[in-house]
Amino acid sequence: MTEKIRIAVVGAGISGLAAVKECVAAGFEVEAFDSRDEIGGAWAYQHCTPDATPSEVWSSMYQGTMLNSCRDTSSFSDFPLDPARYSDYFKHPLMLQYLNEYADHFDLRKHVRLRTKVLECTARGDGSWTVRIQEDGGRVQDKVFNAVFACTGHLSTPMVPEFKGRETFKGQFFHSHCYRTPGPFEGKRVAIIGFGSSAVDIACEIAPQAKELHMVTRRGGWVLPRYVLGKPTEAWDNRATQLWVPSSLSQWLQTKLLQLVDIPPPKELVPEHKLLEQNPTVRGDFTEKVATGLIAVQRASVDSFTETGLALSTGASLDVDIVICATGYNLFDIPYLPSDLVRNESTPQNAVDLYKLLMSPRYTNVFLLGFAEVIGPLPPTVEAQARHAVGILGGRIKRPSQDQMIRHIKKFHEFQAKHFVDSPRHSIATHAIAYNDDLLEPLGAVPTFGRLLTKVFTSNPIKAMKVLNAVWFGIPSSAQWRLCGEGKKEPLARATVLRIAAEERELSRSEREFLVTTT
Ligand SMILES: NC(=O)C1=CN([C@@H]2O[C@H](COP(=O)(O)OP(=O)(O)OC[C@H]3O[C@@H](n4cnc5c(N)ncnc54)[C@H](OP(=O)(O)O)[C@@H]3O)[C@@H](O)[C@H]2O)C=CC1
Ligand SMILES: CCCCCC(C)=O
Repeated sequence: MTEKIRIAVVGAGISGLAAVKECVAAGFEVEAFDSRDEIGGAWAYQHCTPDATPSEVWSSMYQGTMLNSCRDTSSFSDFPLDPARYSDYFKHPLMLQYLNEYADHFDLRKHVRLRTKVLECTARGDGSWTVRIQEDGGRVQDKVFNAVFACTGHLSTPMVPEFKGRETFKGQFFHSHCYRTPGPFEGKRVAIIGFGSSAVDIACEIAPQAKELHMVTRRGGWVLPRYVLGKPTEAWDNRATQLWVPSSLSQWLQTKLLQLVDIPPPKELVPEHKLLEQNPTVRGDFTEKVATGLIAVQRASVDSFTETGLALSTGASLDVDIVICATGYNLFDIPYLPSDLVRNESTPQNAVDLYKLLMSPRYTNVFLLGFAEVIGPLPPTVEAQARHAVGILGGRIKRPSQDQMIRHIKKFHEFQAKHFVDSPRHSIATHAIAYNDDLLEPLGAVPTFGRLLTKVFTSNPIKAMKVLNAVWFGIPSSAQWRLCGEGKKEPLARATVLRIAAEERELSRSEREFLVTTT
């Protein structure tokens, strides 16, 4: 009898749960470890105050966090979000609820060891790994696994730039990682450094109560609303526009559309880069708050801190009581993995040394899940990563040679240089549909035009045409990656794709029936 493949999964958030589920489905033996006492990872809200010690804060979720991607794109591919219970976009406690429902539906909890921290993973030379774990801060134990899935995300270690004179500032200074509610900022003069989703969200939350709210951005950027012409914004960026239309043309058209429906941003915000050359920032009320003067924007770098605030590269100075540093995270800090796994001395700046953002060419059988900034939601992407990794371990996908990986990585760096702003936060950036397709094509699981068209001639043609239309021209729902190939769940996926296209307000009867029978 052949021995089962044994997998260690580190983390039980979105990526970890998807990994456990795919490993179990492939017949692997899997043990997941999470240092917290509940599943959900970053989505399990943790209360803290701005003066908390950042290393003791594991979730950056603030009370007002709302999904940036919409319900119909953000579910796992075989576990649809019910419109009757989840609105188009929803707040973080519902995402945690969904993850719990996912864990229960696929019976994942029995594979997860909570309150168990992974201290170190060491390659054993034969492709297997020793995983050192610690239970409840006590007993330390070494366990051997055939492979490690690292699923701890990239939002744990706040990145605080070294600002000149920061120690001289007499006011309050903290990183957005420790922001939770707007209350403490009432009547205060606040400056926020950075222009990502955290900065823009926090600015919109604080601005109505603050005495002054300044944003300092060195590059400006695009801010998308959640809805465009009555539809979730992602409906305007479908499979056809992402794969068929040259990105320069689709982004030009999307920019025109945005300009048509939104208030024009002030010149301080207009960036040099195109709409989707940055990780999207989503906030519908931002431009209005800028236009009505609730938020003031400075296009500048921070030259230095002063006793009373900030001296900017434009020569202007800001006197404030509080500075919030919303400058993102150190993406490369994964303390339990070898320090040269993600990058080494020869890796170009603002890039990673990972094949398909998933595997190292220098370490075998370690897979990084959720280590991608896709223009789109994370759940379908981590699932595709898990399916690819499982495919490699199970022998269904040919393992690439080290040379092949290195060549692929080099090409990927060229792709990133062409399509994304050159900055640390874009070192793991990629395009969602093309990336997911690339991972799933070896399993035959990409809903290509040809595959879906074939169904028109081999099954109910009207239904098949509707599916084809929904997948290629409708909102890019995740069920599309369960229509074909290895791991397909066609009846459920078809029902989900059609229900979403019909904009039904609850799961269809077929979906509910298929969900009872599929795990
Ligand atoms: N609602 C949601 O779903 C939310 C999702 N998120 C996600 O969390 C992740 C982290 O987001 P966020 O915390 O905003 O971090 P990001 O890394 O996305 O953004 C960091 C910002 O700080 C700027 N910055 C970095 N270094 C400096 C510096 N030295 N001086 C000035 N500016 C600097 C960056 O500018 P530059 O571009 O020039 O490097 C960028 O504007 C993202 O994936 C985001 O999508 C965050 C909040 C809400
Ligand atoms: C205006 C349409 C832009 C769409 C871009 C995304 C990612 O949703």
